[in-house]
Amino acid sequence: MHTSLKRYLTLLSTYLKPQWRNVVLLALALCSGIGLQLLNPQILGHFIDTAVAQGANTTLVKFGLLFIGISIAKQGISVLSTYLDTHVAWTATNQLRSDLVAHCLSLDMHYHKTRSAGEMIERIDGDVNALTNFFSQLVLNLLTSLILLLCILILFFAMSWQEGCAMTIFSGIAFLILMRMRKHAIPIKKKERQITTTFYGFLSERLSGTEDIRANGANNYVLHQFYLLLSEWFPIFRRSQRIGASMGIISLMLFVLGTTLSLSIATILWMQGKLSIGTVYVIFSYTDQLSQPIQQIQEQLQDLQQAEACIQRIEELRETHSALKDGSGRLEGSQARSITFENICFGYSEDQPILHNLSFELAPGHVLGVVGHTGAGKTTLVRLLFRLYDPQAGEIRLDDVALPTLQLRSLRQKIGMVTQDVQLFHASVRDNLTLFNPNIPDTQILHALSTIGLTPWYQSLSEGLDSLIGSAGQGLSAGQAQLLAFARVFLANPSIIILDEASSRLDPATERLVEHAIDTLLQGRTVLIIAHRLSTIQRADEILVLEDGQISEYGSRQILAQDPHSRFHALLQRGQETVEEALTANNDADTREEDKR
Ligand SMILES: Nc1ncnc2c1ncn2[C@@H]1O[C@H](COP(=O)(O)OP(=O)(O)OP(=O)(O)O)[C@@H](O)[C@H]1O
Repeated sequence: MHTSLKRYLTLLSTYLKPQWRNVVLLALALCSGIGLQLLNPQILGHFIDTAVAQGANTTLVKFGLLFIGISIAKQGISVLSTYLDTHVAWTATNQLRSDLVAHCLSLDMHYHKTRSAGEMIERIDGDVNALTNFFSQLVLNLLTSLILLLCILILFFAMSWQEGCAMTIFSGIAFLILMRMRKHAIPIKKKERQITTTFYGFLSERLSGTEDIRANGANNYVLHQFYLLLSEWFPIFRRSQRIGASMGIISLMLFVLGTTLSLSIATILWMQGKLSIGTVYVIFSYTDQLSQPIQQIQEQLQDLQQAEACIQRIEELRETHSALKDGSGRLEGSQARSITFENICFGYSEDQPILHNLSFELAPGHVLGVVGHTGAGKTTLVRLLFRLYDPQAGEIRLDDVALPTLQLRSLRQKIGMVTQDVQLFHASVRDNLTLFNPNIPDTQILHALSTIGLTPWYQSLSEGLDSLIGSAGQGLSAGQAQLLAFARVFLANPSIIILDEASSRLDPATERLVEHAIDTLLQGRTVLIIAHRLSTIQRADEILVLEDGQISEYGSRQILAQDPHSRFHALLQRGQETVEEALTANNDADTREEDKR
């Protein structure tokens, strides 16, 4: 079978099968609609013939009532088919959208990092939106338009073979002319879609960066870019509108010509006494109806081409699989666990290694402070522990169980993380804390808030846990956002905690709260702290100094702190507040030493 056809059928059967009853009903509604549409002109034809022949009034009234009844029924069927049409299309596309979102979430970070958010939205929503038409109208409408066209031509032949031949030839020519015109219009429509996508992308990016744009006085630059985009859009829009209008006029003229031809033949046949005046009216009415299936068929054929491109892209996405194979093992209980990194080598691309032969072991319940310059590989190390990537060599184990043997879901549930960049959603405080898990009772949430020291903040909320948090945590200070993230992790009760400490400075009161929250959170858990302040490092049992993806020092904090030859000792001696400043001071001192030598 032709591959595109196979693809269409697979997609249609996957998403239409579950709602086959509605599909059958829709097909029946469309066919009945066609039947009624063709029946009414016949009734009017008989009405005219009876009236001309001065037939009985009761017969005329009967025809009239029948005509009205059919018109009403036709409207009812049209409402029903529109409802079914929309229902079928949205059910199918929503299911496809959910499947794609679930699939994308299962893909590894390599996939996500090489694609922009805009591209993903376009893939999940844009392509699926374009398919809405495919699911409901395209196939059924194409079929019904073909049936309608065929029926009209058969009825023409039934009334007169001359009319039948003329209208069949006219339909063929009209179809070809319309197809050719549409082909001309497609490139400009594509260009228009491209420029609108760029424009809205530009707009959303600038609107989300309003604060930075204003603060840096970049308003004029943004307005200039805005103007440039609009001035690019305008001529394309004008051309597209011009082509659209000319297409409308040409197709109108085409069908006027068709009607003239049809009526001329019918008039000649009437004058020869071969047709009644009623039949001439029926011919006129069918000629008028002819434009509908012809225009629809060529529109649907073009849509099919567009749908083909979308289906191809959707299939491509569905055929992309995560490089991470899920395991089957589960981690039970929330006790602290040991972490082992054994000879880990990793690079985001094979030719650019980031971590080199990293080995260390952290006992259950111990706290490891990881320090290193920006870009040393600290975050990368954490990503490996979460199994967002797999190392190219070596093995990571939790309680001596290798990560790839564990279910990803189970592994990630056991690790809680608080990053510098707290992700808060435009949702209630409750949903932000439970991450939309309705099974967590409010008492547990309130307990978490009180443990983290957020009770006074909670009491200040007018609607308690139902209070809304602005998008991206608007209305909260950096410290409050961090504390909420602590409470979130506390509720999840993980075995391991990763703390990527915020480098920004907090006010002393919030700082005290954060310190208290950290103390509470770390109890009875294995912890990995990416420390930016030397004060935080004082919590660590062990210290790992990372330099260019290699461990330059690893050991007990107390021993390293007392060893005058250790790098950690030197860091502490610098008297700086942050790790970065101390590391830089250390490096500067090393360089001066070397220069002296
Ligand atoms: N997704 C990625 N794709 C490619 N390279 C990356 C990616 N993320 C990080 N890197 C590179 O890996 C190296 C280590 O980055 P990483 O973020 O682990 O450093 P870090 O020590 O956590 O730095 P920071 O303290 O600034 O967060 C850097 O050279 C960085 O450019």
